[in-house]
Amino acid sequence: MSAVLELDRVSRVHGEGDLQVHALRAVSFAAHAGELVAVMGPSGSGKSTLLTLSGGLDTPTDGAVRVEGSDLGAMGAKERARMRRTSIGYVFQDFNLVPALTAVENVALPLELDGVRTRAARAAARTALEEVGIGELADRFPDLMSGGQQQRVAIARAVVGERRLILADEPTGALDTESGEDVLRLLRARCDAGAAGVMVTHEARHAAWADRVVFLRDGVVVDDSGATPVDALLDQGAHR
Ligand SMILES: Nc1ncnc2c1ncn2[C@@H]1O[C@H](COP(=O)(O)OP(=O)(O)OP(=O)(O)O)[C@@H](O)[C@H]1O
Repeated sequence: MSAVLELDRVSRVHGEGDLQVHALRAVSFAAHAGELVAVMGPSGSGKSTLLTLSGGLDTPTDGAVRVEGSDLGAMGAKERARMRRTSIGYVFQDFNLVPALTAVENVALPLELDGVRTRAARAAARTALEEVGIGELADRFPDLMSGGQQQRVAIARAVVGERRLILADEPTGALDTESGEDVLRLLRARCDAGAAGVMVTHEARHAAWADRVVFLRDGVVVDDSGATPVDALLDQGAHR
């Protein structure tokens, strides 16, 4: 298995002097093609920081983040932005769709920003929307869709153009149980199709969709192997 995402002793310190916060301390872990990794931990443990660093939205104070073998820190801003558009899909808790654009326009946006011609970008976006089961809503604006439908649009946008790394920050947070399960099923399917996924979640039953769980506490990976199999997590729960 090849690592799509690698964090090599990554640290992130916010602020200076007495106000310093160590959001992550020398965290190492990898996500491989075909794998969905759940990240769990208490509030403030560094989960969102891990995700934003993995997506090149923030840069580490120390250590390296590699996506498909390329060190994000060694890239210029333009190159990193391009990497984000072509290789990395980000799914946010609150969807982050552009309200003035229809579903298909939202999904096509990263491709068009990357120079793909409008017609080809829209065609790829329609296919992505069909894959997530809402092809018939392609021309609808986000505010006329349910939360679950909007999150499907966000997932289509995250995976369009064959992106290999999908990062999801509590992607089911704003959804009812059924829509949340649908979203997890979609993420799982994309990973089964060859993407690597990293998903922050608070809920063990959502983590059960992952292949393994990385636990963070105070910016440190608690299980040093970073490889707690989900079954073991559930077994422990069963014995409680
Ligand atoms: N821009 C920032 N400036 C200062 N401190 C920050 C900043 N971003 C995060 N932190 C701090 O870094 C630590 C880790 O934050 P992070 O948001 O990664 O945690 P989290 O596990 O995602 O928390 P939650 O579950 O509440 O979202 C926290 O102590 C937080 O207050």
